[in-house]
Amino acid sequence: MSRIIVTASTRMELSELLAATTACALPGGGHVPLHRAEVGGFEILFALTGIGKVNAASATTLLCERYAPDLVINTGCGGAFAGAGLAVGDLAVADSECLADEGVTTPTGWRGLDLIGIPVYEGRGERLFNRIPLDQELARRALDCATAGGFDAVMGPFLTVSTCSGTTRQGEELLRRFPGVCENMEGAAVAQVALMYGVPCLEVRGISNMVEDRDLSRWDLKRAVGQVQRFLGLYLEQLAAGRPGIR
Ligand SMILES: O=C(O)c1cccc(C(=O)CC[C@H]2O[C@@H](n3cnc4c(=O)[nH]cnc43)[C@H](O)[C@@H]2O)c1
Repeated sequence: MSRIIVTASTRMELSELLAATTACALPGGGHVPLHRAEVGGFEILFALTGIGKVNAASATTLLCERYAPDLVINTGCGGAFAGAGLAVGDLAVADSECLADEGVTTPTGWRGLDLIGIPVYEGRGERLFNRIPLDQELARRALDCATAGGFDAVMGPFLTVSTCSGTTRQGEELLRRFPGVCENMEGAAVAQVALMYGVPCLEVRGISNMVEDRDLSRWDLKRAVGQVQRFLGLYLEQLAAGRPGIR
Protein backbone atom coordinates (compact mmCIF):
# COMPACT_ATOMS: atom_id res chain seq x y z
CA MET A 1 0.00 0.00 0.00
CA SER A 2 1.37 3.45 -0.90
CA ARG A 3 1.89 5.79 2.04
CA ILE A 4 1.30 9.55 1.93
CA ILE A 5 2.26 11.85 4.78
CA VAL A 6 0.38 15.15 5.12
CA THR A 7 2.09 17.71 7.38
CA ALA A 8 0.71 20.94 8.83
CA SER A 9 1.89 23.23 11.59
CA THR A 10 -1.37 23.60 13.56
CA ARG A 11 -4.35 21.41 14.40
CA MET A 12 -6.89 23.60 12.60
CA GLU A 13 -4.95 23.03 9.36
CA LEU A 14 -5.71 19.28 9.58
CA SER A 15 -8.97 18.99 11.56
CA GLU A 16 -11.38 18.94 8.58
CA LEU A 17 -9.27 16.34 6.78
CA LEU A 18 -9.16 14.15 9.89
CA ALA A 19 -12.94 14.28 10.12
CA ALA A 20 -13.51 13.73 6.38
CA THR A 21 -11.24 10.66 6.27
CA THR A 22 -12.33 9.34 9.73
CA ALA A 23 -8.66 9.21 10.69
CA CYS A 24 -7.65 7.56 13.98
CA ALA A 25 -4.89 8.59 16.35
CA LEU A 26 -1.72 6.58 15.68
CA PRO A 27 0.84 6.03 18.45
CA GLY A 28 4.53 5.85 17.56
CA GLY A 29 5.16 9.34 16.20
CA GLY A 30 7.26 10.40 19.19
CA HIS A 31 6.88 14.15 19.62
CA VAL A 32 4.79 14.38 16.41
CA PRO A 33 1.03 13.78 16.93
CA LEU A 34 -0.14 11.44 14.16
CA HIS A 35 -3.47 10.26 12.72
CA ARG A 36 -3.95 7.45 10.21
CA ALA A 37 -6.61 6.94 7.53
CA GLU A 38 -7.06 4.76 4.47
CA VAL A 39 -8.31 6.32 1.25
CA GLY A 40 -8.66 3.79 -1.57
CA GLY A 41 -5.37 1.90 -1.70
CA PHE A 42 -3.49 4.66 0.12
CA GLU A 43 -2.46 4.89 3.74
CA ILE A 44 -2.52 8.55 4.77
CA LEU A 45 -0.65 9.70 7.88
CA PHE A 46 -1.56 13.18 9.09
CA ALA A 47 1.23 14.82 11.10
CA LEU A 48 1.06 17.89 13.30
CA THR A 49 4.55 19.41 13.14
CA GLY A 50 4.30 22.67 15.09
CA ILE A 51 5.21 26.09 13.73
CA GLY A 52 8.47 27.01 11.98
CA LYS A 53 11.39 25.38 10.19
CA VAL A 54 12.91 23.53 13.16
CA ASN A 55 9.65 21.81 14.07
CA ALA A 56 8.91 21.05 10.41
CA ALA A 57 12.38 19.62 9.72
CA SER A 58 12.48 17.54 12.87
CA ALA A 59 9.00 16.10 12.23
CA THR A 60 9.70 15.38 8.55
CA THR A 61 12.96 13.63 9.44
CA LEU A 62 11.25 11.46 12.05
CA LEU A 63 8.46 10.62 9.59
CA CYS A 64 10.81 9.73 6.73
CA GLU A 65 12.91 7.54 9.05
CA ARG A 66 10.00 5.71 10.68
CA TYR A 67 7.42 5.52 7.91
CA ALA A 68 9.31 5.68 4.57
CA PRO A 69 6.54 7.62 2.76
CA ASP A 70 6.02 7.57 -1.01
CA LEU A 71 4.89 11.20 -0.99
CA VAL A 72 4.98 14.10 1.49
CA ILE A 73 2.33 16.84 1.23
CA ASN A 74 2.91 20.02 3.22
CA THR A 75 -0.18 22.12 3.78
CA GLY A 76 -1.63 24.93 5.87
CA CYS A 77 -2.17 28.63 5.39
CA GLY A 78 0.14 31.25 3.92
CA GLY A 79 0.48 34.89 2.99
CA ALA A 80 0.21 36.00 -0.65
CA PHE A 81 2.63 38.51 -2.14
CA ALA A 82 1.22 41.50 -4.00
CA GLY A 83 1.10 40.88 -7.73
CA ALA A 84 0.87 37.09 -7.40
CA GLY A 85 -2.74 37.05 -8.58
CA LEU A 86 -3.89 35.59 -5.26
CA ALA A 87 -6.59 36.73 -2.83
CA VAL A 88 -7.58 35.53 0.64
CA GLY A 89 -9.30 32.14 0.30
CA ASP A 90 -7.42 31.17 -2.90
CA LEU A 91 -5.02 28.26 -3.17
CA ALA A 92 -1.28 28.48 -3.86
CA VAL A 93 0.67 25.50 -5.22
CA ALA A 94 4.46 25.60 -4.85
CA ASP A 95 6.66 24.96 -7.87
CA SER A 96 9.74 25.52 -5.67
CA GLU A 97 10.56 26.46 -2.11
CA CYS A 98 13.15 28.87 -0.79
CA LEU A 99 14.96 29.56 2.49
CA ALA A 100 14.29 33.25 2.00
CA ASP A 101 16.00 34.70 5.06
CA GLU A 102 19.08 32.50 5.35
CA GLY A 103 22.06 34.49 4.14
CA VAL A 104 24.19 37.49 4.96
CA THR A 105 23.46 41.14 5.67
CA THR A 106 26.14 43.23 3.94
CA PRO A 107 26.70 47.00 3.79
CA THR A 108 25.23 46.88 0.28
CA GLY A 109 22.21 44.78 1.16
CA TRP A 110 21.06 41.23 1.88
CA ARG A 111 22.77 38.34 0.05
CA GLY A 112 21.91 34.64 -0.10
CA LEU A 113 23.88 31.59 1.04
CA ASP A 114 25.76 31.51 -2.28
CA LEU A 115 27.78 34.45 -0.96
CA ILE A 116 29.05 32.26 1.87
CA GLY A 117 29.53 29.44 -0.62
CA ILE A 118 28.26 26.65 1.66
CA PRO A 119 25.23 24.83 0.24
CA VAL A 120 22.37 23.60 2.47
CA TYR A 121 22.20 20.48 0.32
CA GLU A 122 24.72 18.75 -1.91
CA GLY A 123 23.80 15.57 -3.74
CA ARG A 124 22.48 14.03 -6.93
CA GLY A 125 24.73 16.39 -8.87
CA GLU A 126 23.25 19.50 -7.24
CA ARG A 127 24.52 22.17 -4.84
CA LEU A 128 21.56 24.04 -3.38
CA PHE A 129 21.87 27.33 -1.56
CA ASN A 130 18.50 28.99 -0.84
CA ARG A 131 16.16 27.52 -3.44
CA ILE A 132 14.81 23.99 -2.92
CA PRO A 133 13.30 22.35 -6.02
CA LEU A 134 9.97 20.51 -5.86
CA ASP A 135 8.41 17.86 -8.11
CA GLN A 136 7.13 19.93 -11.08
CA GLU A 137 4.81 17.28 -12.42
CA LEU A 138 3.12 16.76 -9.04
CA ALA A 139 2.67 20.51 -8.66
CA ARG A 140 1.26 20.94 -12.16
CA ARG A 141 -1.20 18.07 -11.67
CA ALA A 142 -2.30 19.43 -8.29
CA LEU A 143 -2.92 22.82 -9.91
CA ASP A 144 -4.97 21.17 -12.66
CA CYS A 145 -6.97 19.25 -10.03
CA ALA A 146 -7.63 22.49 -8.12
CA THR A 147 -8.72 24.40 -11.21
CA ALA A 148 -10.96 21.55 -12.39
CA GLY A 149 -12.47 21.43 -8.89
CA GLY A 150 -13.49 25.09 -9.11
CA PHE A 151 -10.80 26.51 -6.82
CA ASP A 152 -9.01 29.75 -7.64
CA ALA A 153 -5.39 28.65 -7.62
CA VAL A 154 -1.98 29.92 -8.67
CA MET A 155 1.27 27.97 -8.98
CA GLY A 156 4.61 29.64 -8.29
CA PRO A 157 7.64 29.90 -6.00
CA PHE A 158 7.09 29.86 -2.22
CA LEU A 159 9.31 31.70 0.27
CA THR A 160 9.85 30.31 3.76
CA VAL A 161 10.79 32.75 6.52
CA SER A 162 11.54 32.66 10.24
CA THR A 163 9.78 35.98 10.78
CA CYS A 164 6.27 36.40 9.34
CA SER A 165 6.41 39.61 7.23
CA GLY A 166 4.11 42.12 8.88
CA THR A 167 4.92 45.07 6.63
CA THR A 168 4.47 45.76 2.93
CA ARG A 169 8.08 46.94 2.89
CA GLN A 170 9.37 43.57 4.16
CA GLY A 171 7.33 41.81 1.46
CA GLU A 172 8.96 44.02 -1.18
CA GLU A 173 12.39 43.31 0.31
CA LEU A 174 11.81 39.54 0.06
CA LEU A 175 10.69 39.87 -3.58
CA ARG A 176 13.92 41.75 -4.35
CA ARG A 177 15.77 38.69 -3.08
CA PHE A 178 13.71 35.96 -4.78
CA PRO A 179 10.58 35.63 -6.91
CA GLY A 180 7.60 34.48 -4.83
CA VAL A 181 3.84 34.08 -4.72
CA CYS A 182 3.35 32.80 -1.16
CA GLU A 183 5.13 33.23 2.18
CA ASN A 184 5.08 30.62 4.94
CA MET A 185 7.20 29.35 7.82
CA GLU A 186 7.70 25.60 7.22
CA GLY A 187 7.65 24.70 3.52
CA ALA A 188 11.35 24.89 2.64
CA ALA A 189 12.25 22.77 5.68
CA VAL A 190 9.81 20.02 4.69
CA ALA A 191 10.96 20.21 1.06
CA GLN A 192 14.65 20.04 1.99
CA VAL A 193 14.23 17.01 4.27
CA ALA A 194 12.03 15.24 1.69
CA LEU A 195 14.74 15.89 -0.91
CA MET A 196 17.40 14.42 1.41
CA TYR A 197 15.32 11.24 1.71
CA GLY A 198 14.48 11.15 -2.00
CA VAL A 199 10.74 11.48 -1.32
CA PRO A 200 8.60 13.54 -3.74
CA CYS A 201 7.07 16.59 -2.06
CA LEU A 202 3.99 18.67 -2.85
CA GLU A 203 3.07 21.90 -1.05
CA VAL A 204 -0.39 23.49 -1.26
CA ARG A 205 -1.55 26.33 1.00
CA GLY A 206 -4.73 28.31 1.49
CA ILE A 207 -4.19 32.05 1.45
CA SER A 208 -5.07 33.50 4.86
CA ASN A 209 -3.65 36.98 4.33
CA MET A 210 -1.78 39.26 2.02
CA VAL A 211 1.86 40.12 2.79
CA GLU A 212 1.23 43.74 3.79
CA ASP A 213 1.16 46.02 6.84
CA ARG A 214 -0.13 43.73 9.58
CA ASP A 215 -3.92 44.06 10.03
CA LEU A 216 -5.47 40.91 11.47
CA SER A 217 -8.97 42.15 10.57
CA ARG A 218 -8.02 41.44 6.93
CA TRP A 219 -6.89 37.86 7.68
CA ASP A 220 -9.21 34.87 7.26
CA LEU A 221 -7.46 31.81 8.67
CA LYS A 222 -10.69 29.82 8.87
CA ARG A 223 -11.52 30.30 5.19
CA ALA A 224 -7.93 29.55 4.13
CA VAL A 225 -7.64 26.29 6.06
CA GLY A 226 -11.17 25.27 5.02
CA GLN A 227 -10.46 25.78 1.32
CA VAL A 228 -7.12 23.98 1.29
CA GLN A 229 -8.48 21.02 3.24
CA ARG A 230 -11.47 20.73 0.90
CA PHE A 231 -9.02 20.74 -1.99
CA LEU A 232 -6.79 18.09 -0.41
CA GLY A 233 -9.82 15.89 0.30
CA LEU A 234 -10.66 16.03 -3.42
CA TYR A 235 -7.02 15.53 -4.45
CA LEU A 236 -6.57 12.45 -2.22
CA GLU A 237 -9.86 10.95 -3.45
CA GLN A 238 -8.82 11.43 -7.08
CA LEU A 239 -5.36 10.03 -6.39
CA ALA A 240 -6.91 6.96 -4.77
CA ALA A 241 -9.34 6.57 -7.68
CA GLY A 242 -6.33 6.55 -10.02
CA ARG A 243 -7.72 9.45 -12.05
CA PRO A 244 -5.43 10.17 -14.96
CA GLY A 245 -3.56 13.43 -14.53
CA ILE A 246 -3.04 13.14 -10.78
CA ARG A 247 -0.21 10.59 -10.68
O1 LIG B 1 0.55 38.14 13.57
C1 LIG B 1 -0.27 37.50 14.28
O2 LIG B 1 -0.72 37.92 15.35
C2 LIG B 1 -0.69 36.16 13.83
C3 LIG B 1 -1.90 35.63 14.23
C4 LIG B 1 -2.27 34.36 13.79
C5 LIG B 1 -1.42 33.65 12.94
C6 LIG B 1 -0.24 34.25 12.55
C7 LIG B 1 0.68 33.60 11.69
O3 LIG B 1 1.69 34.13 11.27
C8 LIG B 1 0.43 32.21 11.26
C9 LIG B 1 1.73 31.53 10.98
C10 LIG B 1 1.45 30.15 10.43
O4 LIG B 1 0.68 30.27 9.26
C11 LIG B 1 1.53 30.33 8.13
N1 LIG B 1 1.39 31.71 7.62
C12 LIG B 1 0.21 32.29 7.32
N2 LIG B 1 0.39 33.50 6.82
C13 LIG B 1 1.71 33.73 6.80
C14 LIG B 1 2.49 34.83 6.36
O5 LIG B 1 2.01 35.87 5.87
N3 LIG B 1 3.84 34.72 6.50
C15 LIG B 1 4.41 33.61 6.99
N4 LIG B 1 3.70 32.53 7.41
C16 LIG B 1 2.35 32.59 7.31
C17 LIG B 1 2.90 29.91 8.61
O6 LIG B 1 3.37 28.85 7.82
C18 LIG B 1 2.72 29.48 10.04
O7 LIG B 1 2.54 28.10 10.18
C19 LIG B 1 0.13 35.49 12.98
